[in-house]
Amino acid sequence: MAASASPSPSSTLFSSRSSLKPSSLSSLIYRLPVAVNLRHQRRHNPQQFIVLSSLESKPTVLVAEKLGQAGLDLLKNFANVDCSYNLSPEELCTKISLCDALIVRSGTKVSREVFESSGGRLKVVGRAGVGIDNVDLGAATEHGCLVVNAPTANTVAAAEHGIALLTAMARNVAQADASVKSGKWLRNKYVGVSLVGKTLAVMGFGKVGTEVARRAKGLGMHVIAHDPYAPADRAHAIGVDLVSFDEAISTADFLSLHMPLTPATSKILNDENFAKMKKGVRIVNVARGGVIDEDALVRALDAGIVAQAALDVFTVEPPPKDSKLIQHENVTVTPHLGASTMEAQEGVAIEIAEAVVGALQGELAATAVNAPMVPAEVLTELKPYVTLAEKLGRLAVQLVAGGSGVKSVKVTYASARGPDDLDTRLLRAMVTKGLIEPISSVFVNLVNADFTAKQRGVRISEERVILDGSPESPLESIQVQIANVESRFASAISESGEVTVEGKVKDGIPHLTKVGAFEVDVSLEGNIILCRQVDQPGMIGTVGSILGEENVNVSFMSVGRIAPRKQAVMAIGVDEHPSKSALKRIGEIPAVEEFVFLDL
Ligand SMILES: NC(=O)c1ccc[n+]([C@@H]2O[C@H](COP(=O)([O-])OP(=O)(O)OC[C@H]3O[C@@H](n4cnc5c(N)ncnc54)[C@H](O)[C@@H]3O)[C@@H](O)[C@H]2O)c1
Ligand SMILES: O=C(O)[C@H](O)COP(=O)(O)O
Repeated sequence: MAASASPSPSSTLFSSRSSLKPSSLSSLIYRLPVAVNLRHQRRHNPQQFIVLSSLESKPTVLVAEKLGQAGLDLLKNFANVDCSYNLSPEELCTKISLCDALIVRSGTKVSREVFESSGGRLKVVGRAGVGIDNVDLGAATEHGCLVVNAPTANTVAAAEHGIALLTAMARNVAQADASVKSGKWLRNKYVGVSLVGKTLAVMGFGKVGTEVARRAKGLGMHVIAHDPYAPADRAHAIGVDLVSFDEAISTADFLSLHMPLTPATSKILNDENFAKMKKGVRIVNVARGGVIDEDALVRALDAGIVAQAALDVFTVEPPPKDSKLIQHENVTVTPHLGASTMEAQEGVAIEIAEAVVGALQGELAATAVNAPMVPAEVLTELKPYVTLAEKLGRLAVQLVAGGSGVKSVKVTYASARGPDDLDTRLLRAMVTKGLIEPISSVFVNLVNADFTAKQRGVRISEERVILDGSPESPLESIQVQIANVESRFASAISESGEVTVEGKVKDGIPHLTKVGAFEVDVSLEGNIILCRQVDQPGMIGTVGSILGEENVNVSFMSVGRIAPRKQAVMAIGVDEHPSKSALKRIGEIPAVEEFVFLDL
């Protein structure tokens, strides 16, 4: 079927079969700075190509807060690294348009303005630590920017700091130290309280909370915990009872806060809840300042409800010098030091550098905060289906007359695997990418796929067909249906009235296997011509020779028919874009009733 050995201009650009494969996985999060990827982008999204052209050498990573050397070294192997600390919000907004990734700790606000100022170039924000309350996640998602954090490397450091504050508070270490240094010797004033046998309520039984609980048990404390999402058996395993919020705050002698700052936890310790506490309760906060209503805490301290507080974190950091809370004699403070050990900072730096480099290389990060986390082995297995999903979306939307009016899309997965064994988020995102990119200039990736679909009023529903048989491969087929639209290729409308395409993966290669009610079989590696004709001998040869004469290489042909000598749909895979004259000649074949060229 090869029409010609000499490459056409377009086949120079897409010279080999492998270079025709879309960069689905890498473009999911980010586009690789390599030629093949850029070529693909140039075809589908010229605007994006302009942005990416600067990446043909190395991406630029802005490190806006101090990061451990090991992390910087890792970054420098891969990227141009700009370490600019203490930037004002305006300076950050100015610089960000030149950066592909940004790394921050808790001291930098990554606001909506930052994403807007980036002009679409910023693709990854790395939070070198756990809390992401300083990053506007909604804005990141809308801009298709992945946010990753380093959630594990500072857990022990934070827990140790919590215990340090707990013990220092109970024995007035900070106050006594200051007193001795000012020349006093007040042994009676600084009598403390013992920890052994006292009840500690750990509020937020996640990574840090669990480690604090473990250590507090070692100090002989009775530990309870409150966490609406933690499994009770994990708590029981270390001898901790999970209790309700009210029980925790009303029975504790000590409270240690370890929940994230969210709308639900903001000012969760307030006047109302201080009033429920035991008189003389002591509070440690190494989570976030915002979980406490700080004015209410001052009132509770003054009223003696709270005997002491030890705080590492504050609503505003640094807090105002004249803050009543900071100056309160029963309050011990540290300047957000929870994660600040040599070991933790080195670990965090490596953890975040690896996550950012991985994301820039197009990998799905295991610590993604605003995108599904997909384990590497699942990703490898799903790879051809991810490509299939994108291509089916791309085909389906091109079959819609005018490409517009797409509002209701159904994706059906046929699989022998149960819903728990098949994660379809990636596939749905890729169908969305395929549907939206051909009809807009929006860059769609796993991060912003759902948002983009919603914004365009496209509702994507998913359905599973559970098949009998061996669940060896993840999927048998994927079907994409667009309802309530007209088609530029009437045969693509199924009996139930939707534009319908269906595909399978065969030997690792995605294939189109159904268009409307017609069974076809064409590998989705190049572009496709669909042609409905009266089924009669010689059609394959006629179309094939027109394409050959027009220097278009045919990779695949298949004919699906409803009955012999009735109507048939021919699917022809072509490596090149056929010229207008080639398409015209196909349209003029008397038996051809309709045809469409689909750009993959
Ligand atoms: N001071 C520091 O330097 C420092 C260092 C590390 C972590 N932190 C902060 O500590 C917090 C916890 O960190 P982590 O690594 O343990 O995170 P994590 O996600 O492992 O744990 C947080 C836990 O809080 C629970 N939670 C959520 N909402 C809750 C609620 N309303 N009530 C009670 N529990 C709730 C979650 O279910 C989760 O188990 C984060 O805010 C983080 O930023 C501070
Ligand atoms: O959330 C965290 O990881 C801690 O609060 C540490 O923040 P830092 O990186 O600013 O020390």
